[in-house]
Amino acid sequence: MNKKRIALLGSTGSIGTQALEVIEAHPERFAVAVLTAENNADLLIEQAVRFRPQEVVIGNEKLYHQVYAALQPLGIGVYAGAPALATVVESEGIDMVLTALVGYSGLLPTMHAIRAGKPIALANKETLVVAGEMITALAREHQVPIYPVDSEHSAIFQCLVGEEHNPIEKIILTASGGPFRGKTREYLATVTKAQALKHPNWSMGAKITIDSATLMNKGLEVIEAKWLFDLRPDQIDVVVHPQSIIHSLVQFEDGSLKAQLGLPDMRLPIQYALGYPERLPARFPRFDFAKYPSLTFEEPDRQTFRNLELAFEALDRGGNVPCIINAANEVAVAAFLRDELGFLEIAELIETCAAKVPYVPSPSYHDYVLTDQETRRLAQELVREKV
Ligand SMILES: NC(=O)C1=CN([C@@H]2O[C@H](COP(=O)(O)OP(=O)(O)OC[C@H]3O[C@@H](n4cnc5c(N)ncnc54)[C@H](OP(=O)(O)O)[C@@H]3O)[C@@H](O)[C@H]2O)C=CC1
Ligand SMILES: CC(=O)[C@@H](O)[C@H](O)COP(=O)(O)O
Ligand SMILES: [Mn+2]
Repeated sequence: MNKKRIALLGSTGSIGTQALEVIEAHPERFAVAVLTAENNADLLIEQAVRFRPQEVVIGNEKLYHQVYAALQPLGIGVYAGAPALATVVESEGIDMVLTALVGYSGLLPTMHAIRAGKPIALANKETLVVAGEMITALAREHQVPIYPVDSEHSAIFQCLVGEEHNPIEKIILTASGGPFRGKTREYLATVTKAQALKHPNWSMGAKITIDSATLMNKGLEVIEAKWLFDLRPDQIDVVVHPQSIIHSLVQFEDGSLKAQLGLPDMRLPIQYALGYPERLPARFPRFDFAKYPSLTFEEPDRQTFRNLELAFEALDRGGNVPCIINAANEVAVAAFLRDELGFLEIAELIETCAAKVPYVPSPSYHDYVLTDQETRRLAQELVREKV
């Protein structure tokens, strides 16, 4: 059997490194065609020496010479900068592109990959949040499948296998509730980044970990689900499930619910997306019911964790509003991580941006670029006013 050659965008991150574990465990099935990083040149070099891709891209151009000096003698093509990241996915020697970049940076490479006809394994949810309508239309036009990697969306995707002719009544996305589940606004006003970075169940990159703490991660996932599964907003529910064992559920028109369960381990959804439609053998730790005597559920507190409400509102308004809240959130989270913004101010900043940045009902790619730029400018101004 031919090996599937994977372009792994964001190989030095949480998803990227776990994807390499999956690939390494199945050398007969997968090979690495491309690796990319933004700043972590040392790890990129180490990965490239081990996995021998055809090409690597280092986003930060200042690090080009370091990476070139290490990898060019091995016959590996070395490129730098965002334009190279966007075009490297077009190469003939690529069978699938795994987008594990963080934030808006995932959008352009994904567009190039789809236009080049490459199947997408999508971890970078922000791509669908920013431009879900455009990306899904492009994927349909080029007949390119998008396989979800995000654990909730992988769960739903797995529940839908064999149900192609059965309409979905609704989906239920599970949320851990994050480290501040049950806390009041008074408490949240004083929390630190160290507290917010302690996710109860998952070890992930800093940006998504803060998003989980504010519930923006669930808001982004609501929008991601809308585009992946072609749903109306009223077909998407969120339930807090603090144990993160049920990864999400689908309810069909007969009332039956299907769920996918397992220990919180991203290697499973990554492997499922890379290997679809096969379930490849894996030695990931198995779930033991005896160790989880109670799986519990509660309503999300959308007033205290306002970001979830803002994401539903963005989905209802449509157009460029999800792009606005994404850009504002990226700026706000980065400022929170620099101790320049309080936890509750993240949602305040997003709400202000959503009210002030001009609305575009049917955005083109150019409109998304302008919206992202304009929102970042306004959001940075708002951060400066706070400091
Ligand atoms: N981690 C998880 O368990 C999950 C993550 N996701 C989603 O997957 C995506 C990746 O998350 P995660 O792995 O946690 O993130 P990380 O921060 O751990 O990794 C991000 C990766 O992208 C690279 N990168 C960062 N900024 C840029 C940029 N501007 N341009 C190009 N590359 C960049 C980083 O390079 P460098 O290391 O050099 O900085 C790194 O390789 C996110 O969209 C997240 O929401 C979804 C579900 C679960
Ligand atoms: C692993 C994964 O998919 C994350 O998106 C995770 O779901 C975050 O947990 P929260 O439910 O706390 O947002
Ligand atoms: Mn998720």
